Amino acid sequence: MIITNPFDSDLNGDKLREECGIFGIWGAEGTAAAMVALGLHALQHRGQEAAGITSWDGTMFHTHRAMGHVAGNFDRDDVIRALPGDAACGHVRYSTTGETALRNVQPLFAELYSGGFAVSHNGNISNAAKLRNELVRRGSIFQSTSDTETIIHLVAMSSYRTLLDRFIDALKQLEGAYSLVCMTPEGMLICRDPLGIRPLVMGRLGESYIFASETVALDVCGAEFIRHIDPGELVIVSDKGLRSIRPFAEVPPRPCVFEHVYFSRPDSIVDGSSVYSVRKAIGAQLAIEDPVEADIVIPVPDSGVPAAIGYAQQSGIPFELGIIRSHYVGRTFIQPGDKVRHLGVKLKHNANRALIKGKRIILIDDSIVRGTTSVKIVQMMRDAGATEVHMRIASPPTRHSCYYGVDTPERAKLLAAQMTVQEMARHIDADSLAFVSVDGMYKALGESGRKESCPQYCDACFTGDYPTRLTDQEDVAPADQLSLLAERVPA
Ligand SMILES: O=P(O)(O)OC[C@H]1O[C@H](OP(=O)(O)OP(=O)(O)O)[C@H](O)[C@@H]1O
Ligand SMILES: NC(=O)CC[C@H](N)C(=O)O
Ligand code: SF4
Ligand SMILES: [Mg+2]
Repeated sequence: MIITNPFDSDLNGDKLREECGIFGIWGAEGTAAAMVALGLHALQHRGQEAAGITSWDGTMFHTHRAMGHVAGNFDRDDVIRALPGDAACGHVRYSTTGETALRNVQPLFAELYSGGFAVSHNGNISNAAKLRNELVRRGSIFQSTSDTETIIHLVAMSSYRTLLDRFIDALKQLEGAYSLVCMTPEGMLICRDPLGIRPLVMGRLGESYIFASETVALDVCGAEFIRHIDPGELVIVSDKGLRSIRPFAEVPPRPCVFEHVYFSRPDSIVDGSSVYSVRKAIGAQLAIEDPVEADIVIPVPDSGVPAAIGYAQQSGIPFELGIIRSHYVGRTFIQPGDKVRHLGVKLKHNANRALIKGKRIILIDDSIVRGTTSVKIVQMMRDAGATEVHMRIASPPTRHSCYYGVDTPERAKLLAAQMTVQEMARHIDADSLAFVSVDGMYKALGESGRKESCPQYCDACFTGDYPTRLTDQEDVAPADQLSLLAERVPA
């Protein structure tokens, strides 16, 4: 099994990559797979490696999984017609454990003693390697290298009698992050880990219930947003209706703060906050914390835009589109190989020269990971005639890797883990560089600051304060790790 970075060689990536998106619908009167395809399309930004849908027609499960995007794989009538039924779940993947290959594409499915079991998972199980080793020793035969498959085996091996108890028994052995939509003949099981690290929401469309990573997936289906699934909540939907239980001891939640900074779409509501408003508020906070005299504020598209609007409004400095993003270029990080990746960055952004010449500019981006984007953009601004280039970042410095479902480069490749802010400014050739403070980010989220004794969010990639044990990083014997590494498939 390949475990999350920092052991990943990250052959073609230089970003905080996306995570995954999940979607499930129950009671859709024959249109379930089509609705899932729509929902996954709206969640495409969360994972572009692969997509899959499993439907349940009341007698049989049907699955189609493919590498690549939702459009191109699930926009054909014959594909959707081959996924009949009133219930279906789906997944868009960006791998964090297990290589990018069809066998790891979700939903994962198995025939258990209780019948079929399909699972869509967003997050990363931080003790998956340990659990897997134990399961394999007891005779489990794994079909994939994904952490998600451990959930299926734990359900299969549980000695509890009912499927629900087996499922809860499995969940209680997991550490890390998991938002899950599982489909069984008895109904759909939807749950969020006790810390609520990854998001999950519930909506309604007529008589059907919908569950999705983000509210944008409800919007695209014309569904009504009901509420988010609470951290530690398990919802069971069947023909008997909907029921909610809390199988875990209650702990203070720690949802991922990076969902607000970068991952989620700005038109989503995550745990009660508008992502767009939070990003704007972070930008305004940056302007308060790190003002600088300049002529214009320029966002680094796409994700820097709301924070730049906030910075401009707070500072009174005009907001201008000084960088134009081509919409015909895929995301930078999926371009294979170094040469093509660098070309990709140039193809993606271009300077609006007529605007920039002779101006003192403030560039706003949401994050610096390896610094690839910042180095190129600052150079591009200077080439276009900017007289001063100041960079402001709408998150604190990213100094640690994520083990909860986001594929980060290893620590050694995180610019902020290697350099001071001043050294980073020199590295990217900016006249000044500043990041929002950790407390400032919390203020933008409506808090008075970070509660050091009991932080309100997971912010480990900024603070190194991981909210769970990192069992696989700490406990896996070196021999096991060597064999795990040997399994790696080059990108
Ligand atoms: O320091 P780096 O390693 O270059 O990574 C940071 C950049 O990567 C992300 O943008 P990305 O181009 O992935 O996507 P976006 O268009 O959604 O902003 C992020 O918004 C930063 O711009
Ligand atoms: N990014 C994610 O949420 C990935 C889910 C799961 N860990 C996988 O690698 O398939
Ligand atoms: S480490 Fe960072 S990206 Fe990962 S869950 Fe925590 S806040 Fe989110
Ligand atoms: Mg960006």
